[in-house]
Amino acid sequence: MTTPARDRIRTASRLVVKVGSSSLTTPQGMIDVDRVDALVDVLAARRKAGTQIVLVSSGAIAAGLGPLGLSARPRDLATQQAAASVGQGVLVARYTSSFARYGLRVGQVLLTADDMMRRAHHVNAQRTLHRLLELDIVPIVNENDTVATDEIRFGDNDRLAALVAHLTRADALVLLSDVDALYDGDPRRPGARRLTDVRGPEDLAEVELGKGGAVGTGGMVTKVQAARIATGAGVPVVLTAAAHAAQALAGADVGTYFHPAGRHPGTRLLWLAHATTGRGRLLLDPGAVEAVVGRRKSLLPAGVVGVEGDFAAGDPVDLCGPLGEVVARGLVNFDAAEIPDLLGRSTRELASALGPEYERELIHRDDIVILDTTN
Ligand SMILES: Nc1ncnc2c1ncn2[C@@H]1O[C@H](COP(=O)(O)OP(=O)(O)O)[C@@H](O)[C@H]1O
Ligand SMILES: N[C@@H](CCC(=O)OP(=O)(O)O)C(=O)O
Repeated sequence: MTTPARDRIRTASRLVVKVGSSSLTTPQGMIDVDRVDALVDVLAARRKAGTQIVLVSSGAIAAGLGPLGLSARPRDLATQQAAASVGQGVLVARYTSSFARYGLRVGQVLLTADDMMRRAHHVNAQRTLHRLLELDIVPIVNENDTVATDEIRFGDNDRLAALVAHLTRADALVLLSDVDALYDGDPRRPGARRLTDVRGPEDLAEVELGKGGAVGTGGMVTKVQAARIATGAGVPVVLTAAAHAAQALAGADVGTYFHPAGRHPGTRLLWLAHATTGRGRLLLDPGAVEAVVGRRKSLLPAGVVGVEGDFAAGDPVDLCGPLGEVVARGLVNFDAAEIPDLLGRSTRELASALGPEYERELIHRDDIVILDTTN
């Protein structure tokens, strides 16, 4: 049975489907061929019915364990990256032959959080994904694990999938895991209750979000964060087990449905808010907070009283109020080392003292996203 809300999934013309490591690999660190094929059966059928599909697939690290003779997911980043390097090739080879059973081609797209934040790269990724879809290819997206560093890593693919859903203007996001729904607590606990619908944060107030399994990373925390990002951008989300993919895509009452809430904010700013962490901090006086947050103005040097961190022009930095609270994030126009000389001075004064290239804002208002600090 479908519900009117879930009809948005049944009728979607573009879907982003994310599948977690635990649904693709065996405990021995090998690709589970049968489960990959079963997922591809469902996606190919939907593709053949005319829906464009973007697959965000985890599993590179998990699939690299067996070939590298590792018995468990490594803790250190370098070995994780080595495992991802081996496993990603194996994974995509498997998808290539699995989709080929249906005459469908796949294209590998590896993204980093850092790349995606920079406008030129971000626009480029968007263009590539759209072109792949126009060419009737199924893009298979993963984080570019081999180059991501700890600070800029998503780590899990849940939030990456939400941002890809937004970037590609998908009609819905489907998160497939090894658990059939979001429960109000650990699903192995007797009496744990399935949430069928989440309409807003109030529905999650009593829910205990636990850790993931041995190979997954984010657990339910990152899935709920992903759902928040997507629904806040107007994209509905269904979370269920990979084994229920067919029913979920058909709009059946499986898993947990997160109802869309917001409107589409500017794509790049969504990345800035959710895909990045500040490389440094600018401390604003109360007038600057009011101008930036209240009146959505650019940040000028005159309203900044301090600078922390070592960042370069173009990096994301956190904008902090007088109590140190982060109120916004923006892409800064100057290197950290240049800023102390600019603080508290008007742009006109700076232009006459230092030259016309200094007559510009510290951060342009189009490059600022206000952060919701209420939750
Ligand atoms: N409240 C909850 N509801 C459902 N599952 C939960 C909850 N808390 C923790 N989990 C666990 O989260 C796991 C899924 O997360 P994870 O292992 O990161 O999956 P994936 O690899 O699919 O991303 C499930 O196996 C489940 O045991
Ligand atoms: N990019 C990583 C994702 C890591 C991961 O475990 O993610 P997930 O299974 O979605 O929690 C990989 O491919 O191994």
